Amino acid sequence: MANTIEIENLTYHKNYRRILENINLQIEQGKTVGLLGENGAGKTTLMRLIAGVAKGAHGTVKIDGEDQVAAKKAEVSFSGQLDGFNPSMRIDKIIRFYEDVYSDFSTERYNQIAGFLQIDEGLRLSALSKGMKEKLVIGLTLSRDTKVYLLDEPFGGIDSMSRKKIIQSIIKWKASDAVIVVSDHYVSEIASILDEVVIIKDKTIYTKKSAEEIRAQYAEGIEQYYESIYEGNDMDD
Ligand SMILES: Nc1ncnc2c1ncn2[C@@H]1O[C@H](COP(=O)(O)OP(=O)(O)OP(=O)(O)O)[C@@H](O)[C@H]1O
Repeated sequence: MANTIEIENLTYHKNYRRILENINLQIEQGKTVGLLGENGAGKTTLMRLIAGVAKGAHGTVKIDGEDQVAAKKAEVSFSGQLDGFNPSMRIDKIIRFYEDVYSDFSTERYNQIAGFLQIDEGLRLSALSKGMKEKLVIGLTLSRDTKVYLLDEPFGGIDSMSRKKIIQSIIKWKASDAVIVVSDHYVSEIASILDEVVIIKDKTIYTKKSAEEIRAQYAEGIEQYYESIYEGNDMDD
């Protein structure tokens, strides 16, 4: 199967600090990947580099064989893109903005997801609760037609029913050949939908393993594996 994401020898500094070092990572077409790591590990930075939002790194990030920024922007739908919106903006205006800027944005798909997640379009961004905002981010991100979807900590501070709904929407609206990368610092929410687990530690990719392999090796699954790495009891060591 072809690699949709190919990262080679990627190193990134910010304000003279090394944030990520010598990242090498290949993600095959169609995979759902958990990008795990503690606070400050570099998950958001890696997603920004994959999406072509952060610049100035050494090394290459290719999406479907292309390493031009324009190709990345066209083929990567990144949840962090909502960060730039003015809080006083109404949701319906943000949706119009997505329709104008992204030719691959499907209003029909957005309406389906918004109905499923019960997103209210009449409100301003600043009036949304944390959970409502996460749902909006998911709706907008999944409504583009791209090869890669990057969801940066989509479960931050939201209730368990909403988490379940978000996971259902990821399963329901993921195209079979698309790659989805979901980042988090803990894993219990998303473990069941993952094909692969990538862990960032000490500024680099500490490990990449198939979820199946982890489940075969660890009785309590991905959560136990992840914790063992941070506690230093990885069975591979
Ligand atoms: N604009 C910036 N300037 C300087 N340092 C930065 C900047 N953005 C991020 N960093 C640093 O880069 C490192 C990685 O941050 P990043 O946000 O990518 O981590 P993360 O794994 O997403 O963390 P979290 O789980 O807390 O969201 C951190 O040490 C952070 O302090």
